[in-house]
Amino acid sequence: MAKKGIVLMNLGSPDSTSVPDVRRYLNEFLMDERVIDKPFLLRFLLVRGIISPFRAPKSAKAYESIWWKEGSPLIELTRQLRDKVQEHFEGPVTISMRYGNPTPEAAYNDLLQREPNLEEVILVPLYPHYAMSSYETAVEHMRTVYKKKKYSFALKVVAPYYKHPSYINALAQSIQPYLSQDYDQLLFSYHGIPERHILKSDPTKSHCMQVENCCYKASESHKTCYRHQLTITTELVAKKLALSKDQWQISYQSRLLRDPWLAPSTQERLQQLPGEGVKKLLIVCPAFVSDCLETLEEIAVEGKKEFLHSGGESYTYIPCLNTDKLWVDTVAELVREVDADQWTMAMEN
Ligand SMILES: C=CC1=C(C)c2cc3[nH]c(cc4nc(cc5[nH]c(cc1n2)c(C)c5CCC(=O)O)C(CCC(=O)O)=C4C)c(C)c3C=C
Ligand SMILES: [Fe+2]
Ligand SMILES: [Fe+2]
Repeated sequence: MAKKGIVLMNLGSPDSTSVPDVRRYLNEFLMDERVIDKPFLLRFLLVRGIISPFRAPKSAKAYESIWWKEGSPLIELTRQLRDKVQEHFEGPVTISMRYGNPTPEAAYNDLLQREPNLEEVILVPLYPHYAMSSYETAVEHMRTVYKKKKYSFALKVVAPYYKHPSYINALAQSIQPYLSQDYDQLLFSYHGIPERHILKSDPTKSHCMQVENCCYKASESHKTCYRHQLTITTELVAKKLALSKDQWQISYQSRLLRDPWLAPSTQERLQQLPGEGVKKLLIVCPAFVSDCLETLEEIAVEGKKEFLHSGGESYTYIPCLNTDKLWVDTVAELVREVDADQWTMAMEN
């Protein structure tokens, strides 16, 4: 058996809620060409001149409102997940963040320190769906550092698991208890992305958003299509929960800049739903496996205010999978299946 190490990779958070730390984090995040895909100079001027200076103080306040004594909820929940996944393996399990700390280099070093004869590293991106601004940039970042450092171990990557039966089961089971309360609809709110990113990620350049009902027609593009993948996740979960089509819908949260983004927007739907007779709402955010700023502040707090202010009567946020047992078992299963090649993305060394 190869001496194996595991890296769980999440998005990352600022080191603290201070404005300079949040500004540094936003600069690194938004200067990523897979997040703001504008030419370098334009991106630089936009991020350094407009977005970061105005957003950092606002975001710092938002982070302050959700911060834990251990630090960022996203990072602490990723650490807790690491500890639970470690119980399944003899080899070391560690974490890395795409932005901020711990970096990929720190993660590789941690694994090597704990297992100097490391032969294989399995990367688990903590994103069920493929998007160039989440899954792809995380994998490419780990891979760039891997190549630069010329490590002798192999690097294998768990593919997007949006339809993996164990993931679907874990997500459905996490929602199930909430369905016994009185509710009108379940809203699946996914992190939004610009429509342009869907087009860019389509290798055929002729399917996504070009063919009617593209997400439902077989295509090679589905391997890298965020909207297709989240649609499938939602439909599989709804089926597992025996929900009819009028009991759920999809929306997209967390927009930035004015480009056309995937629609409908969560914020707009929260304002409209009460007027359409949906007064009691359940809301879940399956693009995230760990609770974070975008769920704890934007959805659980601000979203609730918006919905109740618009005439809603009850609003229940369903937490992310975090350290749920079925989810921990799923992560362990995804890692084991990498060797069976079922959910592995081929990596050239
Ligand atoms: C599904 C995963 C994510 C995708 C896809 C994604 C795309 C994306 N995000 C921004 C801009 C921001 N996102 C921010 C926070 C944030 N985003 C994700 C995940 C995805 N982003 C997470 C998990 C978090 C929370 C991090 C935390 O510390 O808790 C932020 C920063 C916060 C803020 O200031 O509001 C920004 C900005 C873009 C532009 C984008 C796609 C193009
Ligand atoms: Fe984001
Ligand atoms: Fe598509």
